[in-house]
Amino acid sequence: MDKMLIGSIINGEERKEESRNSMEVVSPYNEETVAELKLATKKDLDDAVNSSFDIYHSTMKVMPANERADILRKAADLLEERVEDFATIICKEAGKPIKYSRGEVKRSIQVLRFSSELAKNIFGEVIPMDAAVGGENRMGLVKRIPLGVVGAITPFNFPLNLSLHKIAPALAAGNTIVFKPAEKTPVSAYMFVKLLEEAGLPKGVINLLIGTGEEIGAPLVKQDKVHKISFTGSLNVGKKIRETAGFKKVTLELGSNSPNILFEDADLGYAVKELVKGAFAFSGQVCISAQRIYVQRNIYDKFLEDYINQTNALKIGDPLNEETDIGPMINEESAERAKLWIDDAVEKGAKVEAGGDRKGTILSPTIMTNVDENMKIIAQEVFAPIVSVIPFDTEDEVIHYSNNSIYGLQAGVFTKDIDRALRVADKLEMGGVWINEISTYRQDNHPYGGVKQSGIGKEGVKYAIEDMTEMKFIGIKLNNQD
Ligand SMILES: NC(=O)c1ccc[n+]([C@@H]2O[C@H](COP(=O)([O-])OP(=O)(O)OC[C@H]3O[C@@H](n4cnc5c(N)ncnc54)[C@H](O)[C@@H]3O)[C@@H](O)[C@H]2O)c1
Ligand SMILES: O=C[C@H](O)CS(=O)(=O)O
Repeated sequence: MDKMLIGSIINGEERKEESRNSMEVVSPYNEETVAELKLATKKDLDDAVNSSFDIYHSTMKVMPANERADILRKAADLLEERVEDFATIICKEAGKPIKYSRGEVKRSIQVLRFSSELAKNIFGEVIPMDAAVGGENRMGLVKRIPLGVVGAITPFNFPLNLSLHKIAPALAAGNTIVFKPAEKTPVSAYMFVKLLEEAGLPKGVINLLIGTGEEIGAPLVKQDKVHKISFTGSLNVGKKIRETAGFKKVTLELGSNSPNILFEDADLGYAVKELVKGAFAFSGQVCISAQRIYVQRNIYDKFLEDYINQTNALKIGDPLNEETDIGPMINEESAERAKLWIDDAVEKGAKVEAGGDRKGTILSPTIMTNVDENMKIIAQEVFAPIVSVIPFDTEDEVIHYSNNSIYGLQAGVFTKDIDRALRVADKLEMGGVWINEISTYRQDNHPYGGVKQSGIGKEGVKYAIEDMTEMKFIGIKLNNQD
């Protein structure tokens, strides 16, 4: 395959001179070089921020909503024509099986369409002033205005869709963007920035910086002309961003160790099938992956037997193969770290029921039992194809186990008893709870974001737009009243 050469794009110009420092994007499956990156410098960062700041004032702040909507719609149409190109590149750069890569591109198209529609529906309100003493003959308007420059920093695991969850609402709301994708998987993001220009986005509305978190991400967070940082990634980096962002608005979409709860009346066949996907899709490198499965004791043995059988039937191999369910993890270091966590749990008394082997970047889908809350595979985010199956007796007990975590992003609850389902959903300390659906399911238009150390703020197009606008109050005293 011809290697792509990629640089930062600032004010429409790509910066990829030979003299720059470089990095390679390598397929985690076969080490084939996917792209050579020419890295951004401190000057590029300053230029990108200044460009986004100036273009906000000259262009984006005054661009009518219908024009913003047209650009987003055109981008969706172009992306729809190129699903295979984008899916193939995600598959190569991230090692994500092609069927899941295609799914990511299709969701990205929806994110653009939702954003296009909502760009024309950003409403303020009129406040009745006569409700307060002395308010007569006055009127209050609340307008929603863009923030200015949004700094978007994104992770490797959904390199296109999670970038679009920031870029598309930011544009819908009338902001400009400085965008730093993950250095492990920046190729689909780069292709998308180019596509936006084809869709009619003026130069400099989005400036792309290709670089590492330390060299470009961290200083971007400190830039005074950036008004908001929208970050998706790990808890450790999220904490640093929170500490260094100063007065900027910050959205943090971080990790989790999502619980899924099966009560005795759950549809077992359905739950087994869905939870195999829920734990192992993209090798568990999904922030809402099913990491802990709590099963009521009288259906535990049956669940475990079926779950092991279906997990062992998953096809492991080349992510470009249509049949592949499990490809590589993002790199060998991640697979090795995950394997060490399995070994650590086994030393503490856990049992491996399926998988547990590592070959290079591929960790076989692993089911653990006999686990406890002090093991890393329970207490921390595994972000790997490792799931623990744990028996429980009572509703109170399983709510306690589920909530006993620093995280709280999404959970799944399986039962036919709607009263119980809603009662449990209310008691779970989570940003979102699905009933009769796996924790791993997300649609792109519902509010999405965690409580506790899973994050701050919400995405999901409408909610991201809210977070990417400011309320501005304008009061009027009317003098022509009787
Ligand atoms: N809640 C969500 O919506 C969500 C979605 C996807 C992934 N995640 C989380 O992301 C993590 C996996 O992704 P990752 O490994 O790419 O995460 P990561 O935190 O290592 O990197 C994410 C981004 O932050 C940048 N970065 C690194 N250090 C930085 C710093 N000091 N300042 C600013 N930016 C910096 C990286 O270059 C990258 O672009 C997991 O923890 C997962 O749960 C959360
Ligand atoms: O990795 C976590 C993501 O939020 C999953 S999804 O892209 O939103 O489905």
